[in-house]
Amino acid sequence: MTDTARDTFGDRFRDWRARLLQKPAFIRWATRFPLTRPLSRQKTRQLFDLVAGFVYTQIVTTCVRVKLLDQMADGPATLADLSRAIGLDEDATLRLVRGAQALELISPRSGGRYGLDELGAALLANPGVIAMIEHHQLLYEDLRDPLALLKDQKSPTALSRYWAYAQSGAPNGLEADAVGDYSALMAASQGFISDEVLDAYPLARHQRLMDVGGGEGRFAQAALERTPGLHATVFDLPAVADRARHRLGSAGLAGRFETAGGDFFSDTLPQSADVISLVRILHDHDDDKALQLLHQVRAALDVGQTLLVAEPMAGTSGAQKAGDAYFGFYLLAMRSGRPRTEQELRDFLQQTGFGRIHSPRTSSPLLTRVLIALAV
Ligand SMILES: CC(C)=CCC/C(C)=C/CC/C(C)=C/C=C/C(C)=C/C=C/C=C(C)/C=C/C=C(C)/C=C/C=C(C)/C=C/CC(C)(C)O
Ligand SMILES: C[S@@+](CC[C@H](N)C(=O)[O-])C[C@H]1O[C@@H](n2cnc3c(N)ncnc32)[C@H](O)[C@@H]1O
Repeated sequence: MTDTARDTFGDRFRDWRARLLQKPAFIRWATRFPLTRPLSRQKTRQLFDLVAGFVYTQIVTTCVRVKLLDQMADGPATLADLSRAIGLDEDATLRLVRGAQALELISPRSGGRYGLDELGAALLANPGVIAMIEHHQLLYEDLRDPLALLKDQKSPTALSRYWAYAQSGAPNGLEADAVGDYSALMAASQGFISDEVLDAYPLARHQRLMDVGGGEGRFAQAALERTPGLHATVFDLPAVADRARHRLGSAGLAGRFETAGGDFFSDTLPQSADVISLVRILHDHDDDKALQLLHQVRAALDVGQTLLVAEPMAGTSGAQKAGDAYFGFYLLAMRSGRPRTEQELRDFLQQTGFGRIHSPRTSSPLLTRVLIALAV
């Protein structure tokens, strides 16, 4: 607290409540008193989930590894069917099935069978989320000692090795095998990003898109497929731009796209687009680098042309766990960048020659939000 800070009424109320909730006698009373009991149970469940969340995640990970949910994609299955299909004995299968049922991934059906529940069906429908669950094994390794991550923000980690550009002094020279895994993961997970972004800001009024840091071109592909007459350039590191050329070429989009390989910090960006997108890019970089990239993007646009920024943001109402907790610690482990609030991004845009900023709503702000700005 600074010397000048003054407690507001809200501060005083929260501090009084925090003191009260630390008193065992109050907790004992509140868990028994009929009017406070439901709240006490809710807080107990909430705290239990915080304490045990990693166990739930490991159960989900096991379901994905043994493809438990896939066995129910076409309809319910018996325990014996499941046990045979996933290669675990019936006792072990039952333990996993009960865990999955408790997590609402699956639910019982008549005749001792099991089928998908809402969350299981949604998970199975999202290959990008399944890819993230498998990828999380690396993050799990790094988070074994989160305090060490906070204290030493330099030593290499599983994630800093995976995201080879995050620590490389010369990312331009990264070879195909250093960018392959992360590019495939990003392409798989565009499924839950591109529709969100393009629904929030359809590109129909634009002629030429340049997706900077566009990976292997999944976002550009989605934009081209839903926007007749649009042309797209994918700019990324040379080895990634090669992957984009192959993907977009084999998607039947020849003639509507080009790719450009380079380092977006040190190379001049092509000056060919009337809209530039930065999808899941700025949060990867520390403040000085993020500002440098925005200057580069501004130099590639004429006054009145458009910048689209799409990424999960800190401080997103109802999604603080995703922005501040998950991406905060994910990027800590990656050793580069941080999630920013909408206001911080707006300030960065204003400092780098952008104005008339607005934020069209996405349907799932937890997954991504969008800012649109014009070069001024
Ligand atoms: C039909 C009847 C009777 C009732 C239906 C009731 C009903 C309407 C139910 C709702 C069903 C429904 C529509 C569910 C939809 C669920 C969806 C769409 C779920 C989506 C979940 C998405 C998840 C969990 C996404 C997770 C994403 C993660 C973990 C992303 C990680 C990204 C990373 C690590 C990115 C890295 C890039 C870097 C390095 C930071 O730049
Ligand atoms: C997190 S991925 C996002 C990819 C894609 N926009 C998406 O959302 O799926 C970051 C991308 O930025 C690219 N990148 C990182 N540093 C770069 C640099 N210095 N120059 C060009 N591209 C770079 C990476 O190769 C990668 O494709």
